[in-house]
Amino acid sequence: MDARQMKIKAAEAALAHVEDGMRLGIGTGSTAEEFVRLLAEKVEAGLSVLGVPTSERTARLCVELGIPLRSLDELPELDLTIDGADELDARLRLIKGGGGALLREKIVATASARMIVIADESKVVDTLGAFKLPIEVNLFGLTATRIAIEKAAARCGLSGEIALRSTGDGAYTTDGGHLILDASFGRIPDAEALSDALYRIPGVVEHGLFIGIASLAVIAGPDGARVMTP
Ligand SMILES: O=C[C@H](O)[C@H](O)[C@H](O)COP(=O)(O)O
Repeated sequence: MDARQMKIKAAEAALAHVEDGMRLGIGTGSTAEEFVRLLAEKVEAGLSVLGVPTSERTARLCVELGIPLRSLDELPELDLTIDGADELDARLRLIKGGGGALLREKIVATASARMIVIADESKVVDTLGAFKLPIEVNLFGLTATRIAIEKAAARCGLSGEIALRSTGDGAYTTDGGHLILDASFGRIPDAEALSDALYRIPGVVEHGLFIGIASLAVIAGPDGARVMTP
């Protein structure tokens, strides 16, 4: 089974949790897109759901495939969000935001009664942090915010390069019009402490540590899919 087939396997298993009439948060990224394609087939066959997309990119794919969408303001309470992750540990703490959608993803997942993570085995780690931590920041005071992040990380015993995400042509801008700093802190033994410290920095809009949000993960490996709970 190749990487794409594993993503499809995880998405298929998550689709079994989707029921008629649900208000669904729909994630972003290559794994979430496999879920969108499978969901669209169900919708075409008669399943009735309303989706709230976590990015413009996901919204475009849903529209293209005929999945009915609403804004989060129209549907502020959701039944279920299904989304990918860049890393997850045994307690279902996640790093997200590799695709830049972390802010909307966290808002949508938090507005949902349940969040199911779909991923392949390569995303499961003992300790979060091999993947660079995305931190969404306001453009104003970028350097001051970066310094504040360095100091906050140091208080948590962490250090490493903090790089402005670039498109090649310039700085990467999120759907919300913010920038992303990718922090190479390495292993993060106390994700809660780092999360709290980052939230105290005014220029930090959001960060990619999702703690206490996911309720279930469907992890696909070469031999099929398994379920993880916190
Ligand atoms: O911002 C992007 C999201 O957090 C994605 O869910 C995450 O990057 C995983 O993406 P993929 O399924 O493509 O590995």
